[in-house]
Amino acid sequence: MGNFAVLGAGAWGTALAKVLADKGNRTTLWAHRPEIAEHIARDRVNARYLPGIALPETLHPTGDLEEAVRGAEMVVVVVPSHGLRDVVRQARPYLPPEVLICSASKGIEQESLMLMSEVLHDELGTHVSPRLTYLSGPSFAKEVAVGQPTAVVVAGASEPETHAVQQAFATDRLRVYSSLDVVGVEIGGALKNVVAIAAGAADGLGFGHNARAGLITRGLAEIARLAMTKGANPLTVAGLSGMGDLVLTCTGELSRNRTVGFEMGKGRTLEDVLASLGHVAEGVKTAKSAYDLGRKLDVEMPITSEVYRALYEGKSPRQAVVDLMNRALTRE
Ligand SMILES: NC(=O)C1=CN([C@@H]2O[C@H](COP(=O)(O)OP(=O)(O)OC[C@H]3O[C@@H](n4cnc5c(N)ncnc54)[C@H](OP(=O)(O)O)[C@@H]3O)[C@@H](O)[C@H]2O)C=CC1
Ligand SMILES: O=C(CO)COP(=O)(O)O
Repeated sequence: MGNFAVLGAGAWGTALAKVLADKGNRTTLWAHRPEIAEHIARDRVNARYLPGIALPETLHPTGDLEEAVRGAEMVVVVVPSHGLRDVVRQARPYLPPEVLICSASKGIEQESLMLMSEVLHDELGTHVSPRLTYLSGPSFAKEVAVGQPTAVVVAGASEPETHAVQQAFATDRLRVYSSLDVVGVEIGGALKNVVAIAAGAADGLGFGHNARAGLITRGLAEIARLAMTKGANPLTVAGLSGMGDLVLTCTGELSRNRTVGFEMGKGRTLEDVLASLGHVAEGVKTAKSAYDLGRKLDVEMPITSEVYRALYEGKSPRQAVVDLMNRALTRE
């Protein structure tokens, strides 16, 4: 059995820690707030972020980062993308030399416009590259936690390490594919959250299935353009991390990003929606990063641009749709 650490006791970190712990692995779950770790240790449930899910005795909560990573064979980082750099920097002195690192966060850092892989290289050095992997794909934490069948993908630059992480997570309910296209998997996972906000807004405005299908498909087109420009294989984003996750989050009511768009489409302000959400909606920050990255790399990203304007410039979602529909006609 393995000795694993999961950094981040939100919904997804708790669900992934449960997957590993249910397989009999000693799994330490680090919580950003020590009181959350104390509560999980006492009640064997994470009532704040993953209510109603009993957590096994093999899962050890802690608020101490050094204790979490000391002796771990694999460290899974599942904090919101804006917190990943700081958490990794704090954990760095205690990371065992040969440890495998898996990021399950979906986002692009706002100031640097770096993918999580670029942030990890920046903080840990390029020599760790073969030991870095990225888990993504259509996977609501709640469904994974209760054992609903789910398929995800783990990407890494080195096949043996990627296969080790694939094996570590795989169960008869969680099917894990592998990929060598890190950038494609990361961009698919980050950008689908922005398109989910747009799809939610379309639903909130009262539009139909046609609008949603159009947004998913044209959203995928701009995700593919950005992925290709960053060196990825465009077919990667037609897979689980990309099309798969677009379908899930643009249609699934459990999606926090879709909820943000939906509520804004109904007329609520972003501040009001975020105040009541209770979880991170990565698409809000990623809309700005992706908008800036698209402009920097000269990639046309009309849906992302309209989501950015609705979130950051106060544009009404209805006007954003009007402007998307009235763009110059073009080839598919
Ligand atoms: N939920 C899901 O279904 C899935 C989520 N993901 C991705 O996983 C990542 C985490 O999401 P999820 O677990 O759902 O998030 P949640 O909103 O459920 O929980 C967020 C967690 O991160 C902590 N946190 C907040 N800010 C920071 C920070 N600056 N540094 C460190 N920790 C911080 C929170 O702690 P505190 O209580 O102190 O605020 C909390 O423990 C995201 O990138 C998300 O896109 C990916 C697939 C599925
Ligand atoms: O990434 C997710 C599922 O794959 C979760 O999406 P939300 O953050 O929109 O809930």
